[in-house]
Amino acid sequence: MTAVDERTGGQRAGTGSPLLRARNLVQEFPVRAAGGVKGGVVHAVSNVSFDIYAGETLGVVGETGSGKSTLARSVIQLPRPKSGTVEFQGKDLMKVGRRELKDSRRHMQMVYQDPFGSLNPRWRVTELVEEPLRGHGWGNADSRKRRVEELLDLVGLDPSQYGKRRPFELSGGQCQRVAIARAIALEPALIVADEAVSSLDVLIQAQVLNLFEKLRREMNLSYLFIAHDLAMVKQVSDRVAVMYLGQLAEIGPSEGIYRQPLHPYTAALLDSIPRVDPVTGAAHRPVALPGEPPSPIDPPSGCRFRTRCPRAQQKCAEEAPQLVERLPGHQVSCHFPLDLPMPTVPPKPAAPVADPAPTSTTAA
Ligand SMILES: Nc1ncnc2c1ncn2[C@@H]1O[C@H](COP(=O)(O)OP(=O)(O)OP(=O)(O)O)[C@@H](O)[C@H]1O
Repeated sequence: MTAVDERTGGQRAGTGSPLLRARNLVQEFPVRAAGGVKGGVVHAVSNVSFDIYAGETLGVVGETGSGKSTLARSVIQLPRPKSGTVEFQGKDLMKVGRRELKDSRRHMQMVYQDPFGSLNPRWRVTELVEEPLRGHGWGNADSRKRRVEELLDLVGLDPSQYGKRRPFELSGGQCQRVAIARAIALEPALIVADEAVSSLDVLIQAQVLNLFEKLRREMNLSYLFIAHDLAMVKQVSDRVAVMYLGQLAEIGPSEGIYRQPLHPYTAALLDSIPRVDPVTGAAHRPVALPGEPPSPIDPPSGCRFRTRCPRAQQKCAEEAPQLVERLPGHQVSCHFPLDLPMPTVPPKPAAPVADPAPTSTTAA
């Protein structure tokens, strides 16, 4: 067991430097109480660190409100996080000016859940796909036309059939393909996919996931892939980060996280979905996660999961656990992780015994 290495993130036996290196990211939102009285702060992302290597997919899972989208948006600086560092292609995005940030954004693109909402309804498909190229002064009109056709082919949309259509003349899956064509137009190194396939039906989901995989192979793309669907995240990710109430509970190789979760929260998340036991092959009956997540305005002291954790002890209320590596490349933030025996509640101290009355030993 070793403490997380601040230089490497200690998260993967990766070669070379990571494409993206996020350290101690914090994002908070002020909230106003009713009547304009001073409110609190939503601790949406608290001290999150991770790396992503070229050609790698990092999946992010967690319940609603655990901070997945805020983390994704912090990475692409929309808006800039409150503190921390985001090094992308060796450049600290927290320090660069607007022009340099725009330049870096060419190489990191976001694909959102709602493909209709992300496309201008008045534009035709060819205009939509050309727009990022024009915005970054890419080529001339002729070369852009050729590039648009190439991109539409790449995402499986026949330019002659779909090029002139507007978003409302496309299905959800076709719209998402247009959004992906826009995202890859400038040959980015990283795609941040925030629930990018969640609104699509299962068959189309599979097609879009295959497209992501094809682009990963052909363009060596990396993904930060966010989804509620744990089985899907397992399928597409090399590594998985599990978020709870704005923090990383666990991060590690996808296979290891699902086969041997170390954090009680990850285990509870996995228990809450129907699945087949990887060891025995037996069907598992889902068990709902106990309780509700506490408010991110006033998270519990110590370990944020302790109020719902079956293994919680006094230490969990008093001391925030650190992310530590317990298996190769597999880190967990828990005082009593699942690879240790169930902690036993320490016996209550016995009632104080009154000092025995001094006995007089007067000599006879
Ligand atoms: N602009 C904002 N202002 C105030 N609070 C916000 C804002 N954006 C997010 N939050 C809060 O931050 C917390 C994290 O939200 P976030 O959307 O990142 O979670 P999530 O894990 O992506 O949830 P979901 O799976 O439902 O999309 C939530 O409590 C949310 O209400």
